[in-house]
Amino acid sequence: MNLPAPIFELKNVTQKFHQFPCLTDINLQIYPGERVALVGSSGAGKSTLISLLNGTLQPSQGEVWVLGHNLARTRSKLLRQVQRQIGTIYQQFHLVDNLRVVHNINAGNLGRWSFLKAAISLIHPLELETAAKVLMQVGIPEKLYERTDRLSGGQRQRVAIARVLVQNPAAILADEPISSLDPERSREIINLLCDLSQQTGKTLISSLHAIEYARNHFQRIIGLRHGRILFDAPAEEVSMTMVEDLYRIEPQRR
Ligand SMILES: Nc1ncnc2c1ncn2[C@@H]1O[C@H](COP(=O)(O)OP(=O)(O)OP(=O)(O)O)[C@@H](O)[C@H]1O
Repeated sequence: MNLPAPIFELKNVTQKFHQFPCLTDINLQIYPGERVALVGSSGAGKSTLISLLNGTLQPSQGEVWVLGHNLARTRSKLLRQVQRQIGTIYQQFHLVDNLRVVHNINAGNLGRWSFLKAAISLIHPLELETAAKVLMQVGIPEKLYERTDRLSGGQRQRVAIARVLVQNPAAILADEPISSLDPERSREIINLLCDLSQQTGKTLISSLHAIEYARNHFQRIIGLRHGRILFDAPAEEVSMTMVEDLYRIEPQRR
């Protein structure tokens, strides 16, 4: 069977910060519609990998290909179009707290709206039907005109997801999307992201600290340890021994 072209491809990618290697020799391909969890200890390189995938970071060595384009060799106009196909959700939501929900959702349109349209929309919100539809998809339709700072953490993360949905990207990257939520809200948000990915066929890549969510909700798990891929396997093949190896603490050298 022929596989489709990968949506993301990393070829021999190394990322250093001040000469210190944070990711080393990463090779991976991620295909359309896959649900991939990135797991590993704090500092393993998960957020850095997400920044490379959405093009906010250029690798020190190697190549990052997105939707068939080598990001380092893509001209700025086309690069923006490629980046618009990637929506990113963050642990801290990255919303403007003193704006109403509708404005935060419409921020997902900024890549394709003119400056004038964006400015008008701040006074009279535009494309209301789309904003209301995505808010319905994330389960809080009644919050369209609520001020964002009056929402709970779980509701804010839903708004951040709605903002990505209006962008209508081919892939959603989520950088520890549940780290600041309680267990029940965490479960709801992971369910929501995975359901949306399944229903729309969008690729979902999420870094996670909670291994049980990775095993229960994702098809594929990539384990990062000290900036290297320790394993890259279907979720059902990831054993407890592999997980223990991933999080093992090295004894201190004397
Ligand atoms: N901009 C930066 N400048 C310098 N060092 C950085 C930078 N970004 C990340 N690092 C370093 O790279 C390593 C990996 O960081 P990264 O945030 O990718 O890890 P992580 O697996 O996402 O960790 P966590 O689970 O705690 O968020 C860490 O040692 C971190 O200090």
